Amino acid sequence: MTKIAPSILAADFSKLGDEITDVTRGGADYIHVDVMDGHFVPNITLGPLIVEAIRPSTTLPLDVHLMIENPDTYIGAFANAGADIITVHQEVCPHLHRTIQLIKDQDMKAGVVINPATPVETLLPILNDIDMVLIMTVNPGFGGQSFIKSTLAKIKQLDEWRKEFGYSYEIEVDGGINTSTAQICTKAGADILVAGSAIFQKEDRPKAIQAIRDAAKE
Ligand SMILES: O=C(CO)[C@@H](O)[C@H](O)COP(=O)(O)O
Repeated sequence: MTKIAPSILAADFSKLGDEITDVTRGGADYIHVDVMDGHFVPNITLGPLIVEAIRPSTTLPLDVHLMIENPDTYIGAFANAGADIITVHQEVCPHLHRTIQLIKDQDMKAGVVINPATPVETLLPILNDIDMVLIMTVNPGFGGQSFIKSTLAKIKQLDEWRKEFGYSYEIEVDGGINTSTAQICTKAGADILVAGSAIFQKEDRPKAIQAIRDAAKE
């Protein structure tokens, strides 16, 4: 079954704990946490202190997406804060294999993210080492953007490689995911759908989660 990962970027930060409890009870599979540094992306969000603060609000895995330069410096802090999965951007990791090992050494799952303009072939050397590939379906930095259709070819390619070579990574997609775009992603091979506005901007979050899940399998 398709997994749903609500992105707390679109949640009400004045009551973040309650927002996370709401989507946890509402059937989410992961909680997606967007960490932005104002350098790699033109926005600043949150760090390990907030991850530590929200950790007691859910038993679901915290899927921490680092949109930051020099991620190696902060992997230990996010591990101590309670992260379960860390994804780093290929574009900022000159020693990507080493960064993946750093994440795994802290007993977390390791994922790699690519922006819409980054070729999927850049991931070929590390596909056997990772637990997740995150395909950005918008340019990272902000919620509420429109889905970029050209990213679908990368999802398909990753699914083909997984079948052909027996890789075990999950394919996650992020940006502009809603009831209209969910199915084209799962048809292409996506396992996990990240959604911010399509869940947190709705009054009834359990219904919003179910609507995306249903749309994905229709
Ligand atoms: O990482 C990001 C944006 O950089 C995403 O996780 C957004 O938070 C998704 O928001 P929606 O497009 O679903 O509103």
